[in-house]
Amino acid sequence: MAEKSLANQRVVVKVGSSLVTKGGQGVDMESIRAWAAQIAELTSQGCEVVLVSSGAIAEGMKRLKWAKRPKEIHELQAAAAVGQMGLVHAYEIGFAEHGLVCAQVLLTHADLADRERYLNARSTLYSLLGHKVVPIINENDTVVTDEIRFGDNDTLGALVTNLVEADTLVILTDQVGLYDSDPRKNPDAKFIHEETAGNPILEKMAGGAGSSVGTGGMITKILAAKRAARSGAATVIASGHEPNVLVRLMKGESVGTYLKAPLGRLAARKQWMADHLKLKGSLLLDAGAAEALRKKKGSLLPIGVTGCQGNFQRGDVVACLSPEGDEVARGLVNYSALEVRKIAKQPTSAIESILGYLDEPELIHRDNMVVLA
Ligand SMILES: Nc1ncnc2c1ncn2[C@@H]1O[C@H](COP(=O)(O)OP(=O)(O)O)[C@@H](O)[C@H]1O
Ligand SMILES: N[C@@H](CCC(=O)OP(=O)(O)O)C(=O)O
Repeated sequence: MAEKSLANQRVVVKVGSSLVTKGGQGVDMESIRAWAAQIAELTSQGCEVVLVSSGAIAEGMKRLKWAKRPKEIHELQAAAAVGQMGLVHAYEIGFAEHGLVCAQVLLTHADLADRERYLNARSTLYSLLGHKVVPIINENDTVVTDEIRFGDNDTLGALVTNLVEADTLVILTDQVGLYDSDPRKNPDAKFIHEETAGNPILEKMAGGAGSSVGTGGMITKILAAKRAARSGAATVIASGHEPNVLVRLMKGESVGTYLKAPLGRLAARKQWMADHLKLKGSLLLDAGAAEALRKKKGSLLPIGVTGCQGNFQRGDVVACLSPEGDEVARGLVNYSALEVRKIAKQPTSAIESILGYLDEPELIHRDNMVVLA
């Protein structure tokens, strides 16, 4: 099943608390070593991997010698701050054994809801991937509360999948995948091999967390798959204990539950832009730039832009108009209208001397653009 293989893909792998900490006993170095080995193999085969890891609270509780999970959010936040140290320490050791450098990235949903911070996070993650660094993401638990309450790292995994436009979200958990009811409660539960992400039937099958350490349960994974599908990504839910699970998925083996995305990436992105984003202005292109965008050649650079209309900010959606006034494309712009007026018609090399800084070399990156013509 070639389309299910992870080969050459950009993949977000999410690992849950009970896996990472052996059900709360503390960081499971053996599993971390195993995932690092598999991720090293994936990257050597051309995959780009982003890891979303839970486990900070569970590890923090162990370090603080707390037997019972506290109810107070600020205590959980304190535990997360302590435990995050243990997590990144373990990942650093595990990845270094395979010659890989990793990076800690702490994000909140609010970071990704703000268009400017969204673009900043995306640029950082792309830079890290470009340097063959494995980003290891967790919630910034010190400053958020709802995520701790709801165990929303599954959602964070999906948001990161949308952010980096990954092909696949792999959610590793303590079950071999999704059953038609919670297998801890129903020994006759039937295994679901494949379904379409977003099918409402899935939400009826999924229950809450099964262990005292995990928080979201299957329902947050099903909703994460639905969200990941919005950018055209498929989701696999599989066991993190399955030997060589990531490498086997890369080779196209059917492991766990496969939730396919109903729309391809480009169609999904077009729909998302059409549904969610309001035009805030327009860039006026010269004939050469309009032609290049129509032929889907690269990003839009300031040299091909003669001016702009509207009062947009970095991260807003703008239309790209040909000299005849036809909308050729639309996308997320990297500079404000004020800045565009200064750098229009200029080569990229001049941006820094004109503005005093360089946010991005292009006005709209190809990945943030939908060509309409
Ligand atoms: N339909 C279902 N299929 C499989 N597992 C389910 C289902 N409904 C609820 N669960 C529970 O979800 C748990 C996994 O979620 P969770 O405990 O939050 O783990 P994680 O820490 O990996 O996010 C399983 O151990 C299982 O008991
Ligand atoms: N940020 C929290 C994650 C909470 C969470 O979503 O946990 P899980 O349901 O195990 O993925 C932590 O690191 O403990």
